[in-house]
Amino acid sequence: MLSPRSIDPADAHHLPWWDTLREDYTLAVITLGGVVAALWLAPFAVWRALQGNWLAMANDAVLTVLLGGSAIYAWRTRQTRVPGWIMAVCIVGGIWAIGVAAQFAALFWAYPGVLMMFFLVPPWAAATLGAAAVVGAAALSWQELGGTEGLPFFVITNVLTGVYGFLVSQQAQRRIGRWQTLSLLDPLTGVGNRRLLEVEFAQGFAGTRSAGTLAVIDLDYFKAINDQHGHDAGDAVLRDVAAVMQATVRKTDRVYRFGGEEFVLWLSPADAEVATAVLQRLRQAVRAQVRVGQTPVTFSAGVATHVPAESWQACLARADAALYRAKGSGRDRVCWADSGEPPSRQ
Ligand SMILES: Nc1nc2c(ncn2[C@@H]2O[C@H](COP(=O)(O)OP(=O)(O)OP(=O)(O)O)[C@@H](O)[C@H]2O)c(=O)[nH]1
Repeated sequence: MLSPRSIDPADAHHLPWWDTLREDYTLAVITLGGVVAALWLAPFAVWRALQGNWLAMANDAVLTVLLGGSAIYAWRTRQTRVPGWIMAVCIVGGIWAIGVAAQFAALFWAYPGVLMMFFLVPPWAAATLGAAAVVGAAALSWQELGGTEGLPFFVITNVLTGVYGFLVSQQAQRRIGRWQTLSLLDPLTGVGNRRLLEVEFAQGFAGTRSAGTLAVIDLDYFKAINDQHGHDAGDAVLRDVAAVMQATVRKTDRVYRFGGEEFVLWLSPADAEVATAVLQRLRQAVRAQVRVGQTPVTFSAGVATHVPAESWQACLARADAALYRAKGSGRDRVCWADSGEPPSRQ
């Protein structure tokens, strides 16, 4: 029936690097910072050392290490929050340092710096740090800027760059959020899909909040419903069953459509007595509320209490074996894993 397969929740680890960059714009910007550090700042640090300009050399070397280190950390862990902040602060520090060391160059670096901020840190922080970078660059490169004559142009063009960065980053974030939500929900029933189950179980079972009961629920004779009443009627049954499930369980419980006419229920935390009562209630509710013609819809279920340190795949396999027994012994019933009966209270 079920064929559990393991999945890494950080799926991005398995994507080719160019796809990872396309999926995660913050990682892409951090990578860009790392590339700038390696190809631009590091050679500059060497050049400054050859000139004997130790202060500028130290500055470039520190920036190289911070930017390059952030990029390496982000790639290794796929965590971009802390590297994003480090990079954003480095951009401000770098622009100020350039202003001190090379004056006019700070004016040019302000533009990519302001733009990148909005892809690295929240908008309020990007605006604040961007303003700090622009003020620093203007003050330190006052002559090259053209003084009060050039200042309004410098400020306005940087504000436009920042607004552009804000709009694009917000749009990207919203699209990614919407896409992630859609990819984790079953479009027919609106409950979580198999992928969401895999991600949530992989996370939840690794933590301490793994006490609970897992039920695999499979509608009875569903093929006959499709064959006799049509595929649309079958779809309506699936939608109704999912709705009854969601209405029957508590908010802390989880309902997933694992595939076809199979659902998985995670009752957390629930001892065998509570789980038995919930499944009994669910059986009655589905029987009473979901019908095709005059015939009530029924389901069979296999249930397993999660034992400490057990993987979710193993727990699911035990519940699935119990479901197999429930089907074999006549359907429209709940079978517990291992003994077939709910485990007694310890
Ligand atoms: N309408 C509809 N049918 C689906 C969907 N997904 C799978 N099915 C059908 O579900 C049926 C499952 O059939 P079986 O695996 O034989 O299960 P069953 O008829 O319920 O038999 P038992 O589980 O042994 O009681 C197949 O006919 C699939 O085509 C779906 O999204 N919508």
